[in-house]
Amino acid sequence: MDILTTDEMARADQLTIAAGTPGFKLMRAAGRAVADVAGELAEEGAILVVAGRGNNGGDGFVAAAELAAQGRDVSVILLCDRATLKGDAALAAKGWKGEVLPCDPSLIGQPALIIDALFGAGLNRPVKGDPLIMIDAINAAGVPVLAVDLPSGINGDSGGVMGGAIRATETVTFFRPKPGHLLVPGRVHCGRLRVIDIGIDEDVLAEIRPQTFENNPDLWADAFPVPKINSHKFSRGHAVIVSGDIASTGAARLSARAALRGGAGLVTVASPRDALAVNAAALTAVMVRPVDTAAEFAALIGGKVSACVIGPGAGVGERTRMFVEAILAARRHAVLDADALTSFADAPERLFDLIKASPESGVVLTPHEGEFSRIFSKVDEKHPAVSKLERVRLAAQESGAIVLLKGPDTVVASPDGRATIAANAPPWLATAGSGDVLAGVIGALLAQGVPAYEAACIGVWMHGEAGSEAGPGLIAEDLTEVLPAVFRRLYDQLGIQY
Ligand SMILES: NC(=O)C1=CN([C@@H]2O[C@H](COP(=O)(O)OP(=O)(O)OC[C@H]3O[C@@H](n4cnc5c(N)ncnc54)[C@H](OP(=O)(O)O)[C@@H]3O)[C@@H](O)[C@H]2O)[C@@H](O)CC1
Ligand SMILES: Nc1ncnc2c1ncn2[C@@H]1O[C@H](COP(=O)(O)OP(=O)(O)O)[C@@H](O)[C@H]1O
Ligand SMILES: [K+]
Repeated sequence: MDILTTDEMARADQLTIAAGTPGFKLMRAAGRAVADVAGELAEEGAILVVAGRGNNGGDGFVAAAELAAQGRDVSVILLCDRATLKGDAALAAKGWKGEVLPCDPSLIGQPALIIDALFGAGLNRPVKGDPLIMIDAINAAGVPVLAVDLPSGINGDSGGVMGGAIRATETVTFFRPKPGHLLVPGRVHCGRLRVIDIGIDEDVLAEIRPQTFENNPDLWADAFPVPKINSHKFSRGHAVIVSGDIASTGAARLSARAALRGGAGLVTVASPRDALAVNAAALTAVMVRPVDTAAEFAALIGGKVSACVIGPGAGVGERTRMFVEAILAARRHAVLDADALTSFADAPERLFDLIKASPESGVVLTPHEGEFSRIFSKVDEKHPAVSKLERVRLAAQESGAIVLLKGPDTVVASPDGRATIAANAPPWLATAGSGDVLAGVIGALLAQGVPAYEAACIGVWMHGEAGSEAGPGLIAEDLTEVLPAVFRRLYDQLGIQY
């Protein structure tokens, strides 16, 4: 699904209004949708609407009038003087025939539901003073809260908390989600998210050309690799995974097994000789080759190898740097993870120059936050206040690679500006070795010829689904073992016969 920034959403509103739908009609549809959801959340009891002075408050007034017309016990607290309301919000307030209570937290009481209509997309600075006191009091009331468009205090573009923010039970937004609905902590503050149609025509999207998307199968179904009846292991690609020294071989094995489960026809672990016995004893369908020097490694990947994964347990230093350089010189598709990234912390430009020198090879960088700040310190220095989404976009431009920044809201961005946010990862995915599995799955997709951006997105989505499939208590090993179940569900969803 497309994700619209607050500016893009405002543009969607403007285009719809310019095409003949009055803004107030949109507000009425929004407010009525809020009233419907409020009726579901609180089938009986009092409902309190807390309204701000903009159009978010306008939506709140429409919902209040609608609920009162249905015979519900409704009251309204307004943050400002009613006479100062303007435009559609003033019109909406006219439709509310009841009393308007002043901004006094002691008036909140214990309603069955609070509708939070203080601030939405128009929040433009940190909340303080009366609105902050109100937000804190709503959070402290301990009753369900339905947020209109955004939990008040959440930045719609970054998902950040601006001074303080409502913790909603549920959030109703309109037309399309915003980045702040999916990025943490915004996603946590939203509670359950509902996206409701208020009469904005989908045609506006052709003009807006959104570049941000929720990471789900609709987006990449066409690129998803399905083995053909005449496929053989060589046609499904050969992935090489680089193992670290004898004390840290497990990470590469996790990646390798994930690459095989992810659909690579062949997977080889390139192992230092002193770790060969350990690797060989622990692997079966995955092959092992002795590789100590850069020349040996170049010879291995110079053959029929379609993708390489380097980083998990690889060790930080010259050997890893040389192997990365060999991969990029050979123009192999690559996942550069963990130690492969940290090995370039002192000279990231060297890595980025090599990546840019072979634009036809798909390179995916998969840092977690720590690794990201090591190799993209310049992005963070130059743009200290941007969202996770924009940081990853800038990093992709800076490096020339597909960049995937991990976390509960994993972002994948391409140098061409496209980006996805994933919202399907359960918290128990945060366990040792989980990222190694992700690197392996992406390596498998690259090996099968999936373009790097799509490979990264598919890998992230499948990894999140595997986390849900394995459930609480999972360890990284479980993720590879539940991948067949994830494939089956995806095949069913995409209507692929098997
Ligand atoms: N046709 C449409 O467009 C539709 C829009 N819809 C609805 O409109 C909402 C957007 O409305 P909006 O643009 O009026 O902004 P809103 O979020 O109500 O904020 C109000 C004002 O508060 C102020 N302010 C900002 N930060 C502040 C702070 N920290 N502390 C104190 N004050 C602060 C700031 O004004 P300022 O003080 O800067 O002059 C700001 O303008 C959107 O979320 C959706 O619910 C739907 O009805 C569908 C159709
Ligand atoms: N709170 C969270 N919710 C969901 N997924 C998470 C969360 N924290 C981390 N993850 C995911 O867990 C994985 C951890 O990877 P990583 O940090 O590389 O660990 P490791 O190096 O141990 O494999 C990543 O895919 C990341 O997106
Ligand atoms: K709100």
